[in-house]
Amino acid sequence: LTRPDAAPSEAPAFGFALHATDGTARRGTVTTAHGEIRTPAFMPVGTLGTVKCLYPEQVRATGADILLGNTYHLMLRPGAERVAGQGGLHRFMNWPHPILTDSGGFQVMSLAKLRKITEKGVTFQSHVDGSRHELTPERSLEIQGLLGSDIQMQLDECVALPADRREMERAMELSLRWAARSKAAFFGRRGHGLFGIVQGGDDEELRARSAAGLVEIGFDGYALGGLAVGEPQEVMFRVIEATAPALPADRPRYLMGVGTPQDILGGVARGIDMFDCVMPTRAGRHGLAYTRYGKVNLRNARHADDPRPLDAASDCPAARDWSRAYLHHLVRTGEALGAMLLTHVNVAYYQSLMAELRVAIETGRFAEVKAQIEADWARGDI
Ligand SMILES: CNc1nc2cc3nc(NC)[nH]c3cc2c(=O)[nH]1
Repeated sequence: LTRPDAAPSEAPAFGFALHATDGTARRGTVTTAHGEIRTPAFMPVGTLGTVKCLYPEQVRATGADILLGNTYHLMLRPGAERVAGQGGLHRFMNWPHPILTDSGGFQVMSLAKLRKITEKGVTFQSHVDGSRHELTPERSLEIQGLLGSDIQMQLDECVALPADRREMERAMELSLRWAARSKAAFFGRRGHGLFGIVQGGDDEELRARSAAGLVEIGFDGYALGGLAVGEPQEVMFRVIEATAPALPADRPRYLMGVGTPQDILGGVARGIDMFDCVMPTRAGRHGLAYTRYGKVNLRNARHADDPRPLDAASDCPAARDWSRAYLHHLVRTGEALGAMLLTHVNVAYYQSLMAELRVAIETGRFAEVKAQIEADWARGDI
């Protein structure tokens, strides 16, 4: 198979430019073969090659510059070689903008059966049909290359917290060895980047060793893994504060799997550039709306006769052009349009939050914008 969707030779080189800082908050741009990513950025999750319930153009219209695809899911269905045969994931899902794919390890541990981790990689049984598979640092990158993603992640091992130090140390050191193998195996087509993943649990010394090891190998960007795995928010923030300064300022920093709007605001304040989370899309399918004034559970009977839209000032039609009474009706009856509209509301809200933070950093008003956002959340939806 020729490499699908091999970026044309004139594709821009992968890069990151820092435009402004405000305290430890950063405003930048990541350049990839499929376009630019304005940071701080939120990546909607498109697990099986779709951001569930939304058309790609709707996702784009919310302001999203990049989507996330899951290697574990796509390697099982429809298969990496099949996606490559269709011209790669961008063509397959009709999303011509940047795509980041994860490396599969995290989802193997959370979804697959009979997982076995060895020095070589991880073997597992598919949660779909029980078929046996192996992921190694090399095979994970081969799959991500077949999918044609612009940003590829190393294979790593994430431990759930709390964990004892020996376990965190073992997984961090294995992940570092896999980082070196990933770097050696990465065929960096022009405009495509490889990110290393910092591990080390909630132990600052292990985190520092992991970050230093990755920087020595050298990556196009650095992710903070091993967080949003059940630890309290203050533990996550403490780990970010200990880790971010150990990473090069001229490379993107990606906090994996995060998070609530509050987590993201705190992450941006501490120097994180990229985020991904299933929350806005998953919550939308369960009747939960994210708005400027906090969460609104449209299953709640208090909305049954409320003619107001979720947010009359929103530029997202789903938040502006339908009543809460109607949304409540759709959610209660399980109508597909309910999931579609609330997913749209939530993805649009997350993107509007990122846009507001990008402007705040550019204009040196991050602290006051952060305070205003937090005050609006505290006011609650009335
Ligand atoms: C692909 N590797 C990788 N993915 C992750 C995804 C996550 N998603 C969450 N919370 C939803 N934490 C995560 C940690 C990792 C992690 O440590 N490594």
